[in-house]
Amino acid sequence: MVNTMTLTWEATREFAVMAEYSTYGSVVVLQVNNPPVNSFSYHVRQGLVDGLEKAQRDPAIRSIVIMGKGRTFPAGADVREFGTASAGMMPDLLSVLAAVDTSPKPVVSAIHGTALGGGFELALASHYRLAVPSARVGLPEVHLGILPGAGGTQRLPRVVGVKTAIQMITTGQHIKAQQALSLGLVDKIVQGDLLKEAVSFARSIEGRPVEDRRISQKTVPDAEKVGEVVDAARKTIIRRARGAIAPMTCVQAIQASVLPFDVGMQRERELMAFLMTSWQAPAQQYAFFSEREVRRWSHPRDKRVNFKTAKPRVIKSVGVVGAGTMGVGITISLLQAGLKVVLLEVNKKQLDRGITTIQKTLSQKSASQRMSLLTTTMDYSALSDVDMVIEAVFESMRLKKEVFKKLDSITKPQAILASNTSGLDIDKIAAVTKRPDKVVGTHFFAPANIMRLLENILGKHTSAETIATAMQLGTTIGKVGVLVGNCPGFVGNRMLGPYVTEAVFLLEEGADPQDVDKAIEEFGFAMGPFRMGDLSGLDIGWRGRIEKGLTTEQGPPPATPPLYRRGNRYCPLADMLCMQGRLGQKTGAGWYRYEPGSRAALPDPVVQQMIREYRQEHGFKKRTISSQEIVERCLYPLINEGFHILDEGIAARSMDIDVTYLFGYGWPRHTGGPMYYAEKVVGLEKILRSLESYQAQYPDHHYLQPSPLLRDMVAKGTSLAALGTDSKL
Ligand SMILES: CCC/C=C/C(=O)SCCNC(=O)CCNC(=O)[C@H](O)C(C)(C)COP(=O)([O-])OP(=O)([O-])OC[C@H]1O[C@@H](n2cnc3c(N)ncnc32)[C@H](O)[C@@H]1OP(=O)([O-])[O-]
Repeated sequence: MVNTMTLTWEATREFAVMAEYSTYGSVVVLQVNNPPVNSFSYHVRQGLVDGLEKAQRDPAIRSIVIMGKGRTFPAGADVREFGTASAGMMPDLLSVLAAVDTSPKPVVSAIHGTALGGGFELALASHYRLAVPSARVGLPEVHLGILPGAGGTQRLPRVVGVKTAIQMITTGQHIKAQQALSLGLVDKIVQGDLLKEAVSFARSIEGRPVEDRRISQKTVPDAEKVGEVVDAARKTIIRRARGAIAPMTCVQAIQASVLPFDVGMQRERELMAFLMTSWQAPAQQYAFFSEREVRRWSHPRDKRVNFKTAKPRVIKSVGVVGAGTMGVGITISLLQAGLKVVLLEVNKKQLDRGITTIQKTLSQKSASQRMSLLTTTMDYSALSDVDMVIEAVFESMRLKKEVFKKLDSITKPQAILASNTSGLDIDKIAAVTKRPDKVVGTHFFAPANIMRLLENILGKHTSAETIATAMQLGTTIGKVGVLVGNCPGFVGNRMLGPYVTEAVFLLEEGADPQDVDKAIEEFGFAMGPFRMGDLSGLDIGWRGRIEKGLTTEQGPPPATPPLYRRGNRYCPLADMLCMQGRLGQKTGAGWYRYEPGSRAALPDPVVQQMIREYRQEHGFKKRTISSQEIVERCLYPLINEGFHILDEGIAARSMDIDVTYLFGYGWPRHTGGPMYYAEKVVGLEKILRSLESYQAQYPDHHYLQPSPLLRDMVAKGTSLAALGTDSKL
């Protein structure tokens, strides 16, 4: 415990302010006051310990209530403190919780908002727990690459059993008050004023012994089945974790809960230290803060394009053009957020299909209310009064231009016109309108009602107000919005180009699609490039290549060398599949084959034969390619493209790229994102040297040519954070 004699008056006052002490007769209420989420920074911990000691000393006090001021009960440790000197300053969270657990006077935690991580661990160390109906509790530390290290892995199983504890801790799920009550995690749900109710409850239990209320003194209800439960959980958890070490380490700590409490706590401490010092914990914490930091956007193009000064327009109604997969997903997202939507589709059959999907997807409970916000139409004039339109038609510049011309003439002059393009030039689209300042790219990811990323594209003339509106709309509909500049493929798909290209080159050299997918999935992606291609439809890329003149529906353009296009190495294997009608899952065959009604990708001898013949025809000698080479050859060119993107100012910060990949492309979160991984896990110098070495072997693979920015950063020892603007990380 800290020596209070050494404290200055200022510091003492601060402790008191962060854990306010008030008395209500025989009850002391300690209110944590550390906005925004009342996390346990050093001053809060000290304030709580001081408050508890003061309450113990006062004979007039017979019970103690702990609660949060403002919006929530403490939402956990202060993650920004991790790795800093204050994190290690005593009292640590464990001593705060020990003081609560061993208090001879009953301690009641009164929960509102979200009691998470250390916050929920504090509640579990208390003798009683009350919650308002809207409260949620949980131990989400696994998402930060750590475990609930303040006794959570020991106390939770003593209440709910090992099986449920594993489920809750390894998924980090938040559970609602009612479910917490039925699991025995909360003693009572209180309606009305929480402070009043908590004080009255505390009075009602005064004088009762606290010994049998201490969770630490209980035994785990399903202790005799622990081996069985852990074995059953192990397989699923390892598969789901895809390389993240925290989930299985959480299980190991929970397993120790069947031992005496102190022994289990010791095991929890050791495993926590292991995770805290791993490279994955900082990567996941970076991912957590980056997700929030991208809300503070700006762009080097124009200093007015900045979250601090740009004000969004109010959007109450949105038109969506196109009831295909994307248009329908976007409509669902908008309706779920309570916005009015006018969905336009010129094809009646497609419109009916879209309406059915929307009805099916909206949850039963709110479906009719949400559906009442939807108007469907085949007539453009129905869009005359909406505040914004999101066009989601087929990815063709000619078609998009036609649609934008119509929209420009029909919608009110102040309406914002957004294109859900995955890579077309937003300036060319804007140029057909008389309001290029109100044209913006809003690139959603399929399925649009589920995927969290929204890549917002700033065109040459897009105004700060328009971009602020697109970013705000993203927040309203629960997306993680990232602001990027205009270039072919923007950030996400532009970086995907080198990745997919290099993956196909690996087939020429000897790998099978399943070898490449396996290596990438072992790295942590949910799906390798070939399974992903089959899922999204191989025709999307093929149409794009045809539009760019790289291939034709019949094969290479006339007078083109088979393995080169516009002077660059080119592999036509994907085009060859499309020409055979193998477009992926939707046609039952692509890089893999699929049994009717199944999504399981089965290696296909037909594809293997096609690749073998191709190698023979073009004189490629098959060799064995290691998983390491596959990962490096696919991911380093993708990362390299990220450096080009930063160099050109297409992304303002490396974290914008990381967030794009984490939320739109399934990049494994425990590695922090491509740019973080490059710098903090692999090291920029190593990335550069590997690219150089691969480039020496494959001089005509132009994506392997290291970016000048990467070279420069390695030469000067510059860090990625130093390139960013407005970054707190
Ligand atoms: C031995 C130790 C064992 C214990 C370990 C732990 O407890 S580990 C912790 C276990 N707990 C968790 O993992 C809970 C993590 N937090 C959450 O899940 C959510 O923040 C929320 C549900 C509490 C509120 O959601 P919401 O959408 O209403 O709000 P929002 O998400 O936008 O956040 C508002 C602001 O607060 C910031 N901030 C938030 N939490 C922390 C923190 N712990 N720390 C520091 N800062 C934090 C956040 O960055 C943002 O700052 P900005 O950008 O405005 O400068």
